[in-house]
Amino acid sequence: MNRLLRFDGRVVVVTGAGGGLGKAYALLFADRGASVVVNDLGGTAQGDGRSQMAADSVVDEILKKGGKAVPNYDSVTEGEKIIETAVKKFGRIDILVNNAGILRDRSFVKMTQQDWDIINQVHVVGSFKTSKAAWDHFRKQNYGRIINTSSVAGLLGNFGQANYSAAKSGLVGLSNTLAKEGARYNIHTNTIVPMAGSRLTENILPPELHDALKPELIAPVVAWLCHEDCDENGVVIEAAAGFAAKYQWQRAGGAILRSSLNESVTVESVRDKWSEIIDLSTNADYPTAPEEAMGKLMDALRIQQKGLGDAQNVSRANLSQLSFPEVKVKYNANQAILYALGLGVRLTDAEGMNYLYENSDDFRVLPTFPVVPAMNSMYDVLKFRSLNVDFTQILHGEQYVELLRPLKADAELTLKTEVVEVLDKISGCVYVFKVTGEDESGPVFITEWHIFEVGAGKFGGQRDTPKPITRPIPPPKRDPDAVLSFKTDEGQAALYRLSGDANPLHIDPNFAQMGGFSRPILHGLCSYGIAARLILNKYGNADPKRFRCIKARFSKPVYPGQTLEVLTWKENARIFFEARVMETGQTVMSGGYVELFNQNSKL
Ligand SMILES: CCCCCCC[C@@H](O)CC(=O)SCCNC(=O)CCNC(=O)[C@H](O)C(C)(C)COP(=O)(O)OP(=O)(O)OC[C@H]1O[C@@H](n2cnc3c(N)ncnc32)[C@H](O)[C@@H]1OP(=O)(O)O
Repeated sequence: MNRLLRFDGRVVVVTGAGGGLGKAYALLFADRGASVVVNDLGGTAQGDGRSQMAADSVVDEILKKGGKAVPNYDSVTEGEKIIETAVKKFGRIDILVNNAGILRDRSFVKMTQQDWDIINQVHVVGSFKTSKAAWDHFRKQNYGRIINTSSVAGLLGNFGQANYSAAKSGLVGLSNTLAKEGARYNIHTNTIVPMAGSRLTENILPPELHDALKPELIAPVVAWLCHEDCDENGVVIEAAAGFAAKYQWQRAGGAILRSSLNESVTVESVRDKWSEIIDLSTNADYPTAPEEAMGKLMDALRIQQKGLGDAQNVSRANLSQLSFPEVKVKYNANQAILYALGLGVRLTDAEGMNYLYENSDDFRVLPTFPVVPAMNSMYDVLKFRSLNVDFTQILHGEQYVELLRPLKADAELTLKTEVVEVLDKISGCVYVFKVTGEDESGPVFITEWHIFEVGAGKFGGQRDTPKPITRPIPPPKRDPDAVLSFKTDEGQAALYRLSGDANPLHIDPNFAQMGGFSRPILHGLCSYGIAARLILNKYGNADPKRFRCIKARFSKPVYPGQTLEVLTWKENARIFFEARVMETGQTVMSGGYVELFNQNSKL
C-alpha cells in the first residue's frame, strides 16, 4: 500500500508546461521516473508572442535534478509535432496531459469571432490534435493515458467566458467519448477540473487565494489518474487547494407526460408535471453512457405502450396492481421440435420421431411446451428499471402448467399476463405470474410462474397471499411406486436456452459465479419438462392428450451432465413426484404432481 507510485519507462507529454499547472505536472512526472516532453509555446496568457525560455527553464530544472526531459515549442494546434518529439527523443508516448490554454475573457456583448475562434483553436482543436497524433501509438502498445483539462467555467458557466466555457465543456465531451472508444485498447481518458493560481488566474483571483491554490496540490491528482494502477476511465475530477472530488451528470426521476402512446404531449401536461421533471430529490440517476440514458426512456415507452401511467411508481409493492396488454405470439413445429431436443428427446426414443419430425404420422407437441411462448412477457415486466432487478439473482421457484386443449403443431396465440402477487420472503421475493394462452377457438393453457429473486425481500410486502395460487403438495408417506431416471447432457442447458430462455446463468461461467454457482446451471424448466415427459411415458402411454397439469417447486439447482431421478407416487389420476440428482442425492424438485385424464376422457 505504501509502494511509491512511479512512472519509470513511461514517456509523458505535458502541453503548456512552461509554468503553472503544466510545470508542476512535468516536475512531478520527471521526479517519479518518467521521461517528459515539456511543451510550451512561450506566449502570453492571451496567446500572443512566442519564446523558448519557459519550456527551457523547466527542462533545465528537471535535468539538474537528474531527470529526463526535452523541450518542445510547437503550438498545440500542430499537436502532431509535439507527439513526434516524444517518439523521436524517447521512442514512445504513454501519457498525454492536454494542459495548454489561454484566455480571451470578454462579456458576450463584446466578444468577437476572433476571441471565440482562438480559444476554441487552442483548447479544443489543440487537445484533438495531440490526442489524435498519440492515439495510434496508444492503440498499438495497448496502453495510453490522456488527461484533458476542463474548468468550473465549462461545467457551470462564468461571466465573461462564453468562449472559454464552451471550449472547456467541449473537452468533457471529447474525454467521455475517447474514454469509450479507447477502453478496449487500455487507453483511459479522464478530465481534470483544476483551480490553480497560475498566469491565467493571477489577475482574477484575490492574491491570498491565488497563493493558496498551488499547482503542486493538483499535480498528484493528475499523476494518479495517469498511473497504471488507476483504472478510472471517463471521470471528471475537480482538484484544488488540497481537495479533489468527482463531478457527474445527474438526471431527475422525471415524469411521464402522457398515460399511453396514443395520447400526445401538450404544453399543459408539461406545465403540470414540471415540478417532477426538475425534482432531483427522488429517483434521480447518474447515467454515464447513452445506453444507460436510453434505458429509462425505453422504460417510459414500455409503460406508455402498456398504458400504465408513471414509470416511477412501479415497485414490488404495487406491481400486481398493473394490468398488461395482451400480446400475440406465433409458434410452429420448429419451435416445438427445438424444445423437445432441449429436453433430451432423441430419435431413438419410443416416441422420438413423433416429437422431432413434423411430417411424422402423429406429430406431437410436448405438453409442457406452453412455457416457451409464455416466457418473454414476464422478462419484460422484470425489466422495469425502477424495480432494479438483479438478474444474476433470478431463479425459477415454482411452475404450473395446465392444458385445456391439446397443443397444435403451429398456432397464433393471444397471451394474457398478470402479476398475481409479489411475495416478500425476507431472503428474497417471489413474483407470481399467471400467463394464459388462447387461440381462435378459445383458451388453450394456463401457466403460473413463481420467480424467486434472491436478496430482494424486506420490501414491506406480504409473505403469503389469500389469492388462489397453486401450491406444491408433499407426496404420500410411503416408498415411491417407481423411480424414473434420465441423464442430462453436458450441453443440455446450451440447447435448452435456444427455446427462449437465454438467461446467461445457464451458459456464462462468470455470470453463474456472480449468482453464487460454481458453473452454469440447468434451466429449472428443462428439469421440469424432463420430469413431465418421464411421468407421461410411464403413466399416460406417452400420449400428450392425456396430460392435464403439472406443478413443481425447484428446491436446488441441477448442473448439466447430472442424472435426474424422478420418484413417483400414483394416487388415482394424480401422480405425485419429487426429483433428485443421482450423483449427489440432493432433492431438486419437490411437492410436484402431474394430473392425467383417464384414457376415455374426451379432451
Ligand atoms: C421472468 C421470467 C422468467 C423466468 C425464468 C427464470 C430464469 C431461469 O432461467 C432461471 C432458472 O431456471 S434457475 C434453475 C431452477 N431453479 C433453482 O435452481 C432454484 C432452486 N431453489 C433454491 O435455490 C432455493 O429454493 C431458493 C433460493 C429459491 C429459496 O431458498 P431460501 O432463500 O433458502 O428460501 P427458504 O428459506 O427455503 O424459504 C423462504 C421462503 O421462500 C419460499 N420458497 C423457498 N423456495 C421457494 C421456491 N423455489 N419457490 C417459491 N418460494 C420458495 C418458502 O416457502 C419460504 O416461504 P415462507 O417463509 O412463507 O414459508
